[in-house]
Amino acid sequence: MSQPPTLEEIRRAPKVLLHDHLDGGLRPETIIDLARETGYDGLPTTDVEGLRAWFSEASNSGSLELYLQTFDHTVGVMQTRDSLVRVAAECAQDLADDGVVYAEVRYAPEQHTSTGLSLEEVIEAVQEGFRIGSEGRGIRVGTLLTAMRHQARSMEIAELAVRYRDVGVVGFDIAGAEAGYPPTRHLDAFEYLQRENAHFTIHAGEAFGLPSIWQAIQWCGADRLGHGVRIIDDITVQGDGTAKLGRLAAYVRDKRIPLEMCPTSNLQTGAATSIAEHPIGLLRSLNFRVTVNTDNRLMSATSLSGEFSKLTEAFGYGWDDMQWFTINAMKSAFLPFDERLALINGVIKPGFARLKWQA
Ligand SMILES: O=c1[nH]cnc2c1ncn2[C@H]1C[C@H](O)[C@@H](CO)O1
Ligand SMILES: [Zn+2]
Repeated sequence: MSQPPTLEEIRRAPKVLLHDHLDGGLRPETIIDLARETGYDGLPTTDVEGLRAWFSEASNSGSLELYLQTFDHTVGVMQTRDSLVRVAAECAQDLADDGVVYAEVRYAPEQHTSTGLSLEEVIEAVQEGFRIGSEGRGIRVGTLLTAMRHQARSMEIAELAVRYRDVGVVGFDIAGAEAGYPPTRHLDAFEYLQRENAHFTIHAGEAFGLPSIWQAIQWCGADRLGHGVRIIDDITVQGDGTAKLGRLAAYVRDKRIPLEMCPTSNLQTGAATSIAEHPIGLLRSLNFRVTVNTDNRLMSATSLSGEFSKLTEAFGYGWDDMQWFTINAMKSAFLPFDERLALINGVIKPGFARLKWQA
């Protein structure tokens, strides 16, 4: 049997990332530069390594609500056109350097208007950054516009997702604290998106359980689930090792609803206890449409290769598993079908074939 792939080898694999927050992936040195340039004086430290460590430690709180407080600092330095262009460009570069060939990156435009930018100016700045950072690097970046679930701007953001859909915005999402803010609070936005034949994912089943997943799918019509780990609450593993699926889990699997799983992030917010015990192992073995994601590379001190490497270690995954997760992700992307197929057949399969041949 061949050796399990190393982190360096995993970095060379053509990977697909569906769940990554723009404001959760800044380089610490960039945060410090931007704080200086824009006059943001709230940073806990201006030492690069100190700041890197601060983010990952502060995010290990075991609670989504506390985890989300760390975003005050990243959002705090992303309030000008130049800073948004820079952060988006560096995001595309960092993902390309990690071997990501297709990414969907999300952020909430409404959080970037505190010094006077309009929502349109925010969106156009981020698109410009993705264009600059992707050029010539073998990566394509699609944007998801997020609305914050505790706010009441989802309809406005959904309309912008539709307005900008031919210029790089591929879908919509809601994020933020889950408990107390059910997806149905934003039903009008989801119904509007469905009438417009637009795509959306919903953060659900991370800090709240099955009712949140059920609403996201059966009331709101989500195409994908952000995290969705708590679907495990509807699966019983019996004494003989076989799994019995409840009606909702069966529906999610039967309909091939993609789960955007983010293992390290789940440990930090308390949604899972360890990588080895993470529901992704069971869900993968039961052939749910599982994908592997980063969520917030800065807060989790990770990369997509890093997440795959941890899973390889915990579950003994090899190239075939990694290719399976990657093709799942590409099939689930909010790109037109022919473009997804072209990436699968022209980039992903040949890339993995090369790596397997070398192994
Ligand atoms: O894992 C998450 N769950 C819910 N909300 C999240 C998560 N990661 C980031 N966010 C929030 C904080 C960001 O400011 C916002 C938009 O990217 O989305
Ligand atoms: Zn997220």
